[in-house]
Amino acid sequence: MTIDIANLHRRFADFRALDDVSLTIAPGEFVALLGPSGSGKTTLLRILAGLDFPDAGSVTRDGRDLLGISARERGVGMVFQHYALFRHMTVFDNIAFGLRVRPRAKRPSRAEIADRVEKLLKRVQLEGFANRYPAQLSGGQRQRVALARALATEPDVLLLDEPFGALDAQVRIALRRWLRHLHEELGLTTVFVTHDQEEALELADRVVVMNLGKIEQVGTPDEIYQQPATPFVFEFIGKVNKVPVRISGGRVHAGDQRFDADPLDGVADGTAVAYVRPEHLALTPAALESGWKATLRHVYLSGSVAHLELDVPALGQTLEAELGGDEAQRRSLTTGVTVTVQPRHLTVFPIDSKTGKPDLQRRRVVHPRYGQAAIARWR
Ligand SMILES: Nc1ncnc2c1ncn2[C@@H]1O[C@H](COP(=O)(O)OP(=O)(O)OP(=O)(O)O)[C@@H](O)[C@H]1O
Repeated sequence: MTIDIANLHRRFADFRALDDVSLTIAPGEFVALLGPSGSGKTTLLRILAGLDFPDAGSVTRDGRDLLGISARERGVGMVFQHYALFRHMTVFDNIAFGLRVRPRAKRPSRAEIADRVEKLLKRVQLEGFANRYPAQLSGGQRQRVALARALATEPDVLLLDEPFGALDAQVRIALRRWLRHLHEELGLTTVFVTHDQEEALELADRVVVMNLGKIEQVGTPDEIYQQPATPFVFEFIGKVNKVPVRISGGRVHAGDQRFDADPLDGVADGTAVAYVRPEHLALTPAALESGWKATLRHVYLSGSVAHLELDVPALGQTLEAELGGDEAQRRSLTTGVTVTVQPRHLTVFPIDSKTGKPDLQRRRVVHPRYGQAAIARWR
């Protein structure tokens, strides 16, 4: 059961909530839609659910048009952050609701409904809660009831819009692991909206990063983190240093440094923007010739990782580096120490001289080559 989303456009007055969005979701996949507020995630989910309609584009399921099918007939289950349960109904009645409102011919018998609700309560680990009212449940329990209610009609697609958004961090982490197991156990196709990158990277098979109504990148969590395709993805996911550079004669010029770097073939001379993750900056207390000179302005430990804030006069900016806490201690990397900083690799986006914007097509991951002497001393 493949869902094909092709060239979706959705406008609200002058605002483009979805701008030519295309995506294919494979059967059994867990897909996270990740992006900042207003990027179009919920609009896309609502269109999949049949609660909203695009101005242009198509959504098909195994080749059949889905947009012409009513929300009820689509075989999808939905859970929203604020999709309140019916307050005046017990947990049992909330879960049974979707089955009881079916037309008579399709409605299961009372005994069958009772049996299904019992099984669902067991599945969401709320046996014994059938007669409680929503007000008598914790936030996490309520969302599990909402999930059971969504599953009652046996959907094969589950659509979740920040279902754990209102819960505290501990409950959130426990529930998302539980959800991932449930997804696997039931063989569902799940589309999950979140603006929490950790949640998306932990849960999903594939992450769809959205910005301003467009898809910036689709990839596995590893691809999204390790190989961001655009400056937006770099800046939105994880921590990153952004350094303005110049490319000239196949070399990268950054501050007082000039790196010989491969591969810069096909990249014309001009300005560019380079990104490097904190963990990809190599530091040494020695004064090496190649590498930026920096002063350690601040060091703090978070768990086993040391975060280092470096003043780099040649760049006129600070850089953030990361390394193991033990290693930072062993190398006496404390506040005030001067160090040499060498990026292990940089992702470079040349600036298009006509538009003044980063050219995504000419993105290069470059590996600076340092002199042998420098490398030997650094080791
Ligand atoms: N019914 C509507 N009328 C007018 N504008 C709307 C409507 N629904 C959504 N929008 C606008 O479309 C844009 C995308 O909204 P959407 O809810 O899809 O974003 P989102 O990425 O889910 O954001 P959030 O994380 O804040 O929920 C927003 O700027 C929003 O204000």
